[in-house]
Formats: sequence, C-alpha cells, structure tokens
Amino acid sequence: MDIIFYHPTFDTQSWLAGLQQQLPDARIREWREGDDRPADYALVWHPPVEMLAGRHQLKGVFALGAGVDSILSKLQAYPDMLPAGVPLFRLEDTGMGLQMQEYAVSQVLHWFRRFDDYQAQKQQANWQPLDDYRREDFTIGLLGAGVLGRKVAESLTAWGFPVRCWSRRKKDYPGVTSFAGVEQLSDFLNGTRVLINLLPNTPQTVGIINASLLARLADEAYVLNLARGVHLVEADLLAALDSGKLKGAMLDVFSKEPLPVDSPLWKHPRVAITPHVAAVTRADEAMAYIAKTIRQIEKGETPTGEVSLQHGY
Ligand SMILES: NC(=O)C1=CN([C@@H]2O[C@H](COP(=O)(O)OP(=O)(O)OC[C@H]3O[C@@H](n4cnc5c(N)ncnc54)[C@H](O)[C@@H]3O)[C@@H](O)[C@H]2O)C=CC1
Ligand SMILES: O=C(O)C(=O)CO
Repeated sequence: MDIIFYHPTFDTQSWLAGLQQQLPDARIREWREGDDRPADYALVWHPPVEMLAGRHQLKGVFALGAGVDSILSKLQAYPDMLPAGVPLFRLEDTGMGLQMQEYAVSQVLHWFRRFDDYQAQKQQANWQPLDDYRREDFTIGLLGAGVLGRKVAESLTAWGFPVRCWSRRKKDYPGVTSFAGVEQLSDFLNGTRVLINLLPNTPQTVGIINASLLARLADEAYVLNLARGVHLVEADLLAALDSGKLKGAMLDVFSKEPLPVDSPLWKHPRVAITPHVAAVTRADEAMAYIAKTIRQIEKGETPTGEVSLQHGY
C-alpha cells in the first residue's frame, strides 16, 4: 500500500516515522511537486491541486484536521481535485474533544465566577465583592452538536450548568436539551446566556452569528467562537458588546487570520483572543485514528468520519 503525505507546516519527517510505526507494511512518502507515482491513500492539509487531481485509484483522502472547509472551498474552484468516488475523511476528535472541553469549561467558569468583573475592578484597586451568578441563569447554548459539541456539552453538564444544543437533527445527549433546524433556532437562542459555536463552515452557517441572532440571546450574554471566523459578523459582535447586550466574548477564530493588527477586536476590553489554538491536531492520536480507518477500509468495512460532500462537512 502506498501513502502520500502533504502538510505545509507539520514536521513531515516525524509524521512519516509515526505513520510507519502504525502501518509497518505501508510505503509512505512525502508528496512533492511532480510526484505522480501511484498512491492508495493521501493525507493532506491545504493540498496543492495537482497532488490529488487524476488519482482515481485513491481509496481515501484524509484531512489532517476536523474542519474540511479549506479543502472543500478549493474543490469548488477545482472540481477535479478530488476524483469522483474517492471518499474524503476528516479527524473525529483525536484529542480535540478534550482540548475543546478545557477551553470551554475554563472560560465559562471565568465568566460565571465574574473573574472578568474582578479583573476590571482590580485595575481600579477596587475591593468590592459582587453578587454571585446563579447556575440557573447561566444556560449554555451550543451551536453545533457533533463530535466536538457533544464533548463540550458533556463537560458543562458535569459542572451543573443547564446545557442546550442546536444541530441539523435532534440529539439525545444526557442532560442536554436538543433543538434542531432553522425552525427551532429562535427557541434555542431564547434564554441562552453563553453561546458556544462549534458549527462547521458551510454556506448555511456563514455569518450565522449576526446582529439578529445576538439580539435573541439573554441579556448580558457571552459568545465563545471556537469554530470558524466566518461564522461571526465581527462588526455586529462589537456593536452588541458596546450596547451592553453582550457582556463578553472570547474568540479563537477570525474572518481573517492572523487577525490584522488594526482590528478593533484587539483593543476591546471585553474581548479575549487566542490565535486559533482551541484544539490542535494531536499527532499520535491522529495517526492512530488514520491507521485504524485505513485498516477498516482494507477489510471492506465502512469507517466513520467520511465527509458528506453534499452537506459540506
Ligand atoms: N478552533 C479550532 O481550533 C478548531 C475548530 N474546529 C471547528 O469545529 C467544527 C466542528 O467540528 P466537529 O464537532 O468535529 O464537527 P461535526 O461535523 O461532528 O459536527 C457539526 C455539527 O454542526 C451541526 N450542523 C451543521 N450544519 C448545520 C446547520 N446548517 N444547521 C444546524 N446545525 C448544523 C451538525 O448537525 C453537527 O451537530 C469544525 O468544522 C471546525 O470548523 C475544529 C477543530 C479545531
Ligand atoms: O482541525 C481543525 O479544523 C482546526 O481548526 C485545527 O486548528
């Protein structure tokens, strides 16, 4: 079996060595420009079109991340990049669920325990105990309830917060109230105090966190964007913060990355920023997952993790 690998920033040699350990019988090589030798599987992130185009013999392409929006948008421009019938897989969790839990729980607790207010008081040398927030007034709403949304929901129910989720289809997650489809979006938003975004980037979800959505949240709400920058209309978020509708936001992803130095988000006192690090690909777990999936395909089984080209995620 031949496997080709391309990632613009990962340490390719350590990936090749790790994959070789997982799949001792495979011939694994870094793909370089001009390489049109046969391959059964391709492991990619931001792949050059010529790496995949015309490779009808591929049994699978693996995206080395959870979101496949960059690959699918390239596919829009170059429809022949992924030969017809070749399945595209993405990473399901592989350690990202735990990272998302850490991120979401720490920030929700930060807001819930009013550390943002105390930090602001500290700037004024102001010693002033504030009223506690009550859990029942701190409903967490997850936009997106797939692999990562489910993990985040689990971790927040464990802390005793009321948790609800919104997805394409209804979910049956313990302790989580499920809303589905555009027709239930309003009910989902009504009363949501902390909105956490874990949707994929698709034509239906671009710009979904906009002025009209923010207006429907509980007063003094918070927004945590962990998915993609294009989901959020940054100007609408800033307006909602300045009007007092929103109390705070923490953003990991931005419509333009790196976030330009002149973005007003940097200077806003109630916006916290991380540079797209909420959950990164963990090499060992990703390699084990890919190797397991390849073995399933080789045995004629149907693995999970295949991207629906129709739904765009
Ligand atoms: N900031 C970061 O470091 C990272 C961000 N991500 C982002 O997180 C996203 C989610 O990842 P997973 O949970 O693995 O994806 P997933 O595919 O397992 O879950 C997606 C969820 O969104 C829902 N959804 C999709 N379209 C919808 C629509 N039109 N209306 C309502 N619900 C809809 C689905 O029903 C599902 O519940 C990724 O697509 C990626 O963009 C992923 C990893 C790291
Ligand atoms: O895996 C993804 O989709 C990411 O955003 C990684 O940071």
